[in-house]
Amino acid sequence: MDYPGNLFVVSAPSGAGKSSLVKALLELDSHVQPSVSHTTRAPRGQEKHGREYFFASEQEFDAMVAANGFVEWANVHGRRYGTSRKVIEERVAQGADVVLEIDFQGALQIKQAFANAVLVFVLPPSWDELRARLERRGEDAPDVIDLRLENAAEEMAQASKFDFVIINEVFERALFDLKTIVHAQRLKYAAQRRARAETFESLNIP
Ligand SMILES: Nc1ncnc2c1ncn2[C@@H]1O[C@H](COP(=O)(O)OP(=O)(O)OP(=O)(O)O)[C@@H](O)[C@H]1O
Ligand SMILES: Nc1nc2c(ncn2[C@@H]2O[C@H](COP(=O)(O)O)[C@@H](O)[C@H]2O)c(=O)[nH]1
Repeated sequence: MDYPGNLFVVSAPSGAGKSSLVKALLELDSHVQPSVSHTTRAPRGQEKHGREYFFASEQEFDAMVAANGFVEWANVHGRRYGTSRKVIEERVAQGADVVLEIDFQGALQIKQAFANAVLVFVLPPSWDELRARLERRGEDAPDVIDLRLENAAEEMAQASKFDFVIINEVFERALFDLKTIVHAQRLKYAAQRRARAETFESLNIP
């Protein structure tokens, strides 16, 4: 289905910097809205229910899956994460641009549901730097960091399935790349909608 709003999906191995990039994009561009996912993992640091995530019990998550309440969901690092179908459909139908920070499995499900969604994969500049960022962030226990790094190789192998790949070495440069992708998509769809309106008008189609 063709919606007036654009959907952007940003995926990356844990620690590559996707949350930092998306946060900076949201601060710069008031037309882009974040999507708040549901997860069965416990809150980390200063995270608040409804702000970073809707923290759900396994039973609550099961109930949403059973009610077809997720447009995508996946098991990531041993926990479940999902995006509310209702919220996403309502927002893009109202013309909002929405950015989803989700893993590659969810990204590929989103592309099935929204063919026009733009999938962006963020890579770290090196393996050593990925580990260093996770350690410097200091929010995950060493065994959690090891698990995330173990999964990172499989995740990075999926990058070729995405529309764009950004290497997050110099933060400002990666942010510029992300902003460019957002602007290019808006221009592309604005032009397509104008062209379609002109065709409809010339054919007298209401
Ligand atoms: N270009 C960069 N150079 C150096 N450090 C960076 C860069 N981008 C992000 N970081 C830092 O790396 C750490 C991980 O970044 P962030 O939390 O954004 O990663 P993430 O991909 O969202 O991870 P997760 O999936 O676990 O949430 C943070 O401490 C962040 O400040
Ligand atoms: N498929 C989905 N993946 C999601 C969603 N929300 C977050 N994520 C991904 O999970 C990992 C871990 O996140 P963390 O906050 O625990 O570090 C990361 O790759 C996220 O992108 C979602 O709704 N669906």
